Amino acid sequence: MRQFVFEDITSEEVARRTGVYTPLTDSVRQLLDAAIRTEVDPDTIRAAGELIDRATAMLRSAQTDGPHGVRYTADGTGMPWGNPAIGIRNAIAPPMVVTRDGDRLVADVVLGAAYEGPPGLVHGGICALLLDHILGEAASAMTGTLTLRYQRATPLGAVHLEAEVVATAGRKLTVRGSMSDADGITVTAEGIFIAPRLTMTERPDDREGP
Ligand SMILES: CCCCC/C=C\C/C=C\C/C=C\C/C=C\CCCC(=O)SCCNC(=O)CCNC(=O)[C@H](O)C(C)(C)COP(=O)(O)OP(=O)(O)OC[C@H]1O[C@@H](n2cnc3c(N)ncnc32)[C@H](O)[C@@H]1OP(=O)(O)O
Repeated sequence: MRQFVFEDITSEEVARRTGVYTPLTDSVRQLLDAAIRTEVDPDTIRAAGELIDRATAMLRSAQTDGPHGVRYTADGTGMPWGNPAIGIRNAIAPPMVVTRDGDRLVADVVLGAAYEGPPGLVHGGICALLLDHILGEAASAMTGTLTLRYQRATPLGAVHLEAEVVATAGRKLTVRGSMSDADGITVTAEGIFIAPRLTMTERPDDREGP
């Protein structure tokens, strides 16, 4: 497994970078939604595509070779910014903002057109992604086995997620969670998560190759 990457920056620098990247990712999210829903004529679509390609070239003029990586600062602040569930630099991520409520982790997310599976409904894989992530974060461990029960279709719109560790046996944690809409639970999840033998934060020089 590639290691978590230590980055020696202050919390002020993390906040500054967050302020720089968040609006960009929000713009890309708007772009995703607009690309799905636009009804403009083909010439306008082509012109918009050219503008987007120019913006992409601007961004690519300096970029990392591989993925963003999961970076951590000295005070333990995480920067999983490329993560497809919570990453503030990943427009695929809603993003899900996870907070702690007692023993549980919770999140409220609005899922729009980019997450549609059956008509008007959330794609089952998106439910799995978000549940896998929040259960994984509750355990701070790797997903071993994840079981989902889709009890009722989840309409696009506002959803609530929860996750809680219910049992621990050595490195093995059992986590339960759910996704719900305003009318109640739509998906329940139970997973066995395995804490890695090594979870130390590594310095960049110690980073393993792919
Ligand atoms: C380090 C991860 C931290 C995650 C924190 C999450 C969020 C934090 C916020 C920021 C984001 C940062 C990064 C994380 C991002 C997303 C997290 C979401 C979760 C994921 O997206 S994560 C990717 C998908 N996930 C995989 O890609 C796993 C591939 N796989 C393996 O990496 C190994 O396969 C592993 C590690 C699972 C086990 O390997 P191992 O060698 O450590 O285990 P070992 O054989 O020693 O078994 C020890 C005991 O676990 C039992 N056991 C073993 N395997 C099992 C299984 N599959 N199911 C049920 N039980 C299992 C045995 O039966 C034994 O049990 P017993 O002791 O009772 O006999």
